[in-house]
Amino acid sequence: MSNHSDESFVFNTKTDLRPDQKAEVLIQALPWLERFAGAVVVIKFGGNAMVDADLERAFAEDVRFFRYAGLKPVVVHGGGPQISAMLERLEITSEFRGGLRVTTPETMDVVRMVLTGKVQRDLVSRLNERQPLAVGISGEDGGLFTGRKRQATVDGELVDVGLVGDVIDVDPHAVMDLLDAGRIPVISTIAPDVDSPGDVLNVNADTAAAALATALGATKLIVLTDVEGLYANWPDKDSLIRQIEADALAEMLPTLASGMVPKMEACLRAVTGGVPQAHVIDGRQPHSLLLEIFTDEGVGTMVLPSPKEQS
Ligand SMILES: Nc1ncnc2c1ncn2[C@@H]1O[C@H](COP(=O)(O)OP(=O)(O)O)[C@@H](O)[C@H]1O
Ligand SMILES: CC(=O)N[C@@H](CCC(=O)OP(=O)(O)O)C(=O)O
Repeated sequence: MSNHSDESFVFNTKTDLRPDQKAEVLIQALPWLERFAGAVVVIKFGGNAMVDADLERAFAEDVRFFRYAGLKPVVVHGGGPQISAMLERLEITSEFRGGLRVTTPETMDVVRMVLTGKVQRDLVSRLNERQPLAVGISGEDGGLFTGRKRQATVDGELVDVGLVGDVIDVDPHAVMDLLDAGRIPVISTIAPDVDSPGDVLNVNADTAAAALATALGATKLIVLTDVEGLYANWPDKDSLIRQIEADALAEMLPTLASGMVPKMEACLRAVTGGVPQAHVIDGRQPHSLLLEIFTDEGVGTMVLPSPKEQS
């Protein structure tokens, strides 16, 4: 941490802070460094933060910071906007139903190419700018995910959305091997279809991140998005929820609009599956990840298990 001539160093030494204030900022991180040493943290990266180069750079710095601070970050990436852009370029029409992309075999080819061939590659390169720590894998690699076709819920009715899956099983060994080797795994959410060998399914990245966090026994799931967190009365900006327990969230889920549904379902699934904390934070704010882990205030919305699950 002594390379003060390095301009991309995460703490900008050219700020107006006095030395005692700089020391205060650094020392505030100590209890969190002690608490999270060795902790597996699953981070879902997607939304607006992913299509802005500066935000992506700040995200990569935070993840590398975690790694050097002794945490074990695992990145699960989305890429909905990038998939939509490629489908448009190829003049393939695509629609969402109940928050899930209707996925034909032709669309599935594009989803797989964009997620594992473009979005994951870009993220791995960004994370590896200084040290070759990141390794990209897909849910297809090493038996990581097993998927099964699922339907979407629209107006209370179940509807077919094609080759869209849910993760029904996770074999985390490939990810654990990478973590044991000091690597940063970067995961695309494609899953082999258990009922149709050779075929693959398109899995929503929030959903897959929750399944992986549970299987890894992660200390935290952190989902980055393009709002500050969960609002009780969206879009009333005064109604941001700082902390919510699983039971209250389960009650609130049916009232949420589509974008937030997979995210909050993912948080609920993680905390009821044994992950002690799940967070939805603002990916538009540079270094929001760092602030969530290493400051006393935290950011965004924190989801906790209900008391009965904690005991
Ligand atoms: N209760 C709510 N609290 C916060 N955001 C909400 C809520 N209900 C709906 N939303 C919408 O959900 C969006 C986030 O979902 P989405 O666009 O799918 O995110 P991402 O691209 O990060 O995966 C927000 O931008 C907001 O428009
Ligand atoms: C089934 C389904 O909808 N899959 C998503 C997978 C990518 C994703 O989840 O990306 P974001 O996290 O950026 O939204 C899709 O095709 O867009």
